Amino acid sequence: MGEQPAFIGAKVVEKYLDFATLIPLLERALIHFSSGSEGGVVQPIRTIVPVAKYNGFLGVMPAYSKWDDALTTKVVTFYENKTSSEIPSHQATVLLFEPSNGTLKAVIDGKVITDKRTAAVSAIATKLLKPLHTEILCILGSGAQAQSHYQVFIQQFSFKEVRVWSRTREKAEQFAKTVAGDVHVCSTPQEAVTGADVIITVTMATQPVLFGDWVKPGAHINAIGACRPDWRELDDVLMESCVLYVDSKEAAAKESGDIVISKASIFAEIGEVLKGTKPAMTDKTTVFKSVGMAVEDTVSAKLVYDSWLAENK
Ligand SMILES: NC(=O)C1=CN([C@@H]2O[C@H](COP(=O)(O)OP(=O)(O)OC[C@H]3O[C@@H](n4cnc5c(N)ncnc54)[C@H](O)[C@@H]3O)[C@@H](O)[C@H]2O)C=CC1
Ligand SMILES: O=C(O)C1=NCCCC1
Repeated sequence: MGEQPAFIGAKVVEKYLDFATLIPLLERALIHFSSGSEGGVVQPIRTIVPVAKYNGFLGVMPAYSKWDDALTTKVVTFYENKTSSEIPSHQATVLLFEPSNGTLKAVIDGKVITDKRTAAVSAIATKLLKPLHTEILCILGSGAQAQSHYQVFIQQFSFKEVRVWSRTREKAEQFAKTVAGDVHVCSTPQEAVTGADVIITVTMATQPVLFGDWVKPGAHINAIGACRPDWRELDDVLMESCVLYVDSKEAAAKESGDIVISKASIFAEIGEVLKGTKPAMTDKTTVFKSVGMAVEDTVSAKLVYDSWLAENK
């Protein structure tokens, strides 16, 4: 028998996954992903198993990155209308394998990885696509992704005002209390969005919560939810009038109702903008539609494992 795999829990992942280290690794992974076979990323479309009886889904997200020589699969569950506030709506585990022989090296908490890598990729997109002058940041939603997005956006940008809206005012107020800086709690999504330069939608909505008529021309939107073909966060007006960027063209066109239902055409992958093969249209209203990619988990898990190994040899 070989060695047992390492078990790396959420606290340890939190310790090693700092945004400053993670962002350049993710930028490189996005470029590799958008470089076809040359980039050496093998990432099939994820498998999603609906658990209809409980309004839940199980997703399996494998990827290999030749550049990083890292092989992982994430198993993620996400449940609508969760029954207990103690249990997060999204839970995940990342399995890290030795690519040369297939041995399982580590079982890593995937919740912190999912929260942080998603927010870090939104920050990457925002750096590329935001208008020249940005004063107001607006967050629609107040859950786990709202928290991680707030953390990285406050670290990477400087906004004069941050606004939050959530379905229940109490949750928005709770969010405002738990984060480090000043956050203005809004009573309606329209109030939160009006005049905002950067907007983040991080909800479990299945119908639009953000309407094009409310959006300041030239604003940049990171649309993180609506990861099912019949779920939406953004309305047709916005989808039809924006310049649309995605993480993966193939996955976004198949998985997100924001694209499937509106039939909006995709302008570019964010990796293509990073490579310089597609422009960043910063003078236009831009949407970054994120569905989440397995290779983002691969590079994050490798960073955690390598850091852990260096301290536990
Ligand atoms: N693009 C990506 O890579 C990833 C996307 N996601 C997606 O991001 C979204 C947020 O995820 P978490 O923050 O982890 O979830 P969460 O459960 O922690 O927070 C969800 C938020 O959405 C709100 N919400 C729920 N139903 C709503 C509705 N009908 N209308 C308006 N607001 C509603 C809740 O009040 C809460 O503020 C989800 O859609 C999730 O699937 C999550 C992980 C990765
Ligand atoms: O990329 C991910 O991880 C997820 N994306 C959409 C919702 C489930 C988790």
